[in-house]
Amino acid sequence: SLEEPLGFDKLPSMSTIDRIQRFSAGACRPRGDDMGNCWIDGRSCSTSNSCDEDHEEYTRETFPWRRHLREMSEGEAFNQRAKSVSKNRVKLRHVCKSRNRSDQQYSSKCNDRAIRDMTNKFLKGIPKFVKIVEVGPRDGLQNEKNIVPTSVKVELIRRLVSSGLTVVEATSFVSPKWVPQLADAKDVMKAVCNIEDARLPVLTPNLKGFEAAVAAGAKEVAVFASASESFSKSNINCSIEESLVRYRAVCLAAKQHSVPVRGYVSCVVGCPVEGAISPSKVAYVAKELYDMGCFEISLGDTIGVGTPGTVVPMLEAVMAVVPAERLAVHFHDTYGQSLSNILISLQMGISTVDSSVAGLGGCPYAKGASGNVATEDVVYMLNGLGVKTNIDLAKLMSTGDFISDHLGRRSGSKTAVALCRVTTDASKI
Ligand SMILES: CC(C)(COP(=O)([O-])OP(=O)([O-])OC[C@H]1O[C@@H](n2cnc3c(N)ncnc32)[C@H](O)[C@@H]1OP(=O)([O-])[O-])[C@@H](O)C(=O)NCCC(=O)NCCSC(=O)C[C@@](C)(O)CC(=O)[O-]
Repeated sequence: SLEEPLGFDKLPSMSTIDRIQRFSAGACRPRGDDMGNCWIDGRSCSTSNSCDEDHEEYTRETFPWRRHLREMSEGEAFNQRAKSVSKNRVKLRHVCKSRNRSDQQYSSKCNDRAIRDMTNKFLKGIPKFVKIVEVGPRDGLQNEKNIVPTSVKVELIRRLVSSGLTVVEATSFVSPKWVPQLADAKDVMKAVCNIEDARLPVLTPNLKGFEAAVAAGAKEVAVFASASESFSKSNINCSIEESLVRYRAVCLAAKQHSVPVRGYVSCVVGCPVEGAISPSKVAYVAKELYDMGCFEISLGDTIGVGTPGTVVPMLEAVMAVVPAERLAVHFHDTYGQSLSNILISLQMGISTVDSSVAGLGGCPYAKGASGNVATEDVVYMLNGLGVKTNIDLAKLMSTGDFISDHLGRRSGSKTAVALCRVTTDASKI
């Protein structure tokens, strides 16, 4: 069983029990919000968070693997989980003892240095820390058939922040006629705007949305353009150029209010109407957004058709005009390509990744697009690569359970489903 992602470096020396324990290793917590001094005027803006190496020690936090506990009160459920987890660990320890011997044999035969060299060859250049921008409450819920109550959205945001996520896109100040699912943007923002330790950006398609967002307490906003003319029309009812004019006005107003603006480019690989999109178009829109003052440009594969074969040329074109440290990638997982696309993006120097808890999501104006890559799956992969995120996977999975329960369906995260199964099986041993 692979309860935790194995780093290459650990492979030869780790026993099975080490691996199981490592899954629950305490997540590294952020030291604080480093966006405080980052505005849209182009001043240097660290898009990553600090990471305290000392926090790597094992913690006794528990995991959401016993779904039937949900009916209990939070306190009862917590105690029950704590008991069952420690029982499972004892059982697993017993079962794994015999396996340790073969692991050790394997370890002694391995040439650690050769493995390290190989690892460096393939994983060289991957950042030590990746900032995850959680988009579940916005991108995730904007496409839900049934409207999610405001209180559930607020609780979702709170839980995401307490999982260690320092950027959580909270909602959109768009026309409620276009996106009725987020018509409660004002109420959501009012309820969460005082949450500390996290930035809570909101989408604003025009000045009207910007003003409403700021009035409701938003301290960071995002504008969203497209590299596809057709998608721009269907998503925001204007051409690409018209959208850029609107966004310049938003950036100007934001600068006056010292509000940082993030910029999205949608359809960076393909469009549901136009098909393939040329990298130069993406680079053009990304550069326009960057030049108007967006501190970070998120490149969205809105319909999830990208593969490393198309993502690499697109990133190359964009990175020729916008520095890699100001770029983020935003993959939808329609064809199951997100993790490979993220990996290649990291190898190319990107260190900010958008994702959505439980793989929620989809764009109402991009037919057939599935949810974003699940945050749990991204964190699992990054843990395996030894890349810090400051996110507590167990708490994140519990948050994924919370929203999946509410929506009445299974989590879209393979990691969440697999880890739940592994631990449930373990309890039967
Ligand atoms: C942009 C508009 C507003 C243009 O919509 P429009 O109909 O062209 O706008 P309008 O200026 O003619 O106004 C029409 C009505 O909307 C109102 N209105 C106008 N603006 C606002 C506002 N900000 N907030 C609230 N109301 C607004 C306005 O007041 C008016 O109300 P009425 O007089 O009819 O009662 C509309 O098309 C819209 O809201 N679109 C948003 C669509 C959306 O949110 N799509 C999902 C975003 S996901 C995405 O883009 C991809 C991304 C970012 O996730 C990355 C990826 O996955 O690749």
